[in-house]
Amino acid sequence: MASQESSTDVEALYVALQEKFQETKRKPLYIGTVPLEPNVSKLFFSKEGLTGAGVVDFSQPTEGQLEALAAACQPATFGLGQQDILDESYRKAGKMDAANFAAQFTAFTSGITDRVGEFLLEAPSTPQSLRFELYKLNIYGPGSFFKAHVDTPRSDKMIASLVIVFPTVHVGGSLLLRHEGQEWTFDSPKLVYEDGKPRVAFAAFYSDIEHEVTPVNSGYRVTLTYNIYSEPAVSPSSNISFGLDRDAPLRETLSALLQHPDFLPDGGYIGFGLSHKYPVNPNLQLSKLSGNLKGTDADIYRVCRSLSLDTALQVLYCRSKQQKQVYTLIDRFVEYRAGYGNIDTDNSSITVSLSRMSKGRLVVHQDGAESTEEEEWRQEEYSRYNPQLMVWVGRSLLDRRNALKTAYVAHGNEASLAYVYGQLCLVVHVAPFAERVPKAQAETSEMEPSGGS
Ligand SMILES: O=C(O)CCC(=O)C(=O)O
Ligand SMILES: [Fe+2]
Repeated sequence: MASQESSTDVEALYVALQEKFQETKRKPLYIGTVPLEPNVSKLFFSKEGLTGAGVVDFSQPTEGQLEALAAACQPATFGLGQQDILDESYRKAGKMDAANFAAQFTAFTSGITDRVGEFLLEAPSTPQSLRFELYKLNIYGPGSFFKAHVDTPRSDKMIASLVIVFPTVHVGGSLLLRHEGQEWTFDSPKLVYEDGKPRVAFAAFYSDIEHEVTPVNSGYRVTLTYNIYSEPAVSPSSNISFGLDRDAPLRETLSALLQHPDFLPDGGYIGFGLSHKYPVNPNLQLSKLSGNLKGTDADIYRVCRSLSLDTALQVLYCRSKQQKQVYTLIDRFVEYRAGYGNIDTDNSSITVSLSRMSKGRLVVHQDGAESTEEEEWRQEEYSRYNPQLMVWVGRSLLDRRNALKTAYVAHGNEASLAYVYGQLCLVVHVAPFAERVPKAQAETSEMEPSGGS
């Protein structure tokens, strides 16, 4: 029964890996406040097309100053695809472009960008540097709001947004943020007078975090928004390290699993579902993106690389929502057109022809659950292609948040339109047990006879 014992073991280690993966998830947002000093409390503005300047002094803003600012603004639009849309049932607020105002208080001089930078760069997948760009001023008067949305990335390099809220008395107008079933509140109306003195409240969050501004019931809420871009660092030493080994729990569990003889004994893959959304498109360079992973996703990448594992972003191609089909792993997004290979409407044959034309790897998902009769038949049918096993960690294998959907003409009894999904995920190639552990053991035993150096 020894083998049964050890297989329970490997199952427990696998469950532990899933748990550590969940536990080490980083918060995708950062909230704080800084005092507003009286020497930097003024905002100067002019109405588009006019020359006269107005002023709001946030150390003691008057109703009249705020009304004048609101009157100088235009209705705020929001991005939808490539367009800017005005729809006051979705977003009701005033906006002013950066060309028409100057604030004495900025995210740069107040230290906010430094603190947000520490948060975003705490543990990047590879060294990065950030660029903050002042985007707009917004004013939310009584009845204003912004319904749930994600910010439209202004380029592939945009990774996060920063909102700063000036101190003004208002009721309502909190920012709610949601990600993977969790919700956080940026209670800016309260934070701006937290200790009785005026403070500027700020929230930074990754671009794919859904957020909404609840209706303002009274008063005015004035904000500046910044877009945050990430680029590979020129000098790696510009990254901040906190000296905390935050990776340890995940690294140790993963390492224990790999050292277990019953874990993928003949080798295979571990796929990690990504927590964040990325700008997937057919031309995306996966190797470049791996340096730009956000928060938790960067953690996984770093942990796998620290164990010298063969780790890369890959695209998992699948045809339907069925769990136990044959998938294809490819190192890029591929263009798929009807007429390649011998395609029929069968669920898996498309992945077979995809793997042939693109030098992909056929994989089957090993989830421990019993197979249905149909699934067994399918496994039998595809065993001649020698697919490799893949275990999966994190967000569902069938999650489509980072997927590209391609239509193709399938030839069954009749030609019909079918779809194939290419989903971005982080993949670790696992060598057969005989190649992965004895190597480590050999290194130790070789050292033994020397009796310590
Ligand atoms: O004002 C806020 O708190 C958020 C504003 C926002 O979501 C946006 O401008 O896209
Ligand atoms: Fe937004």
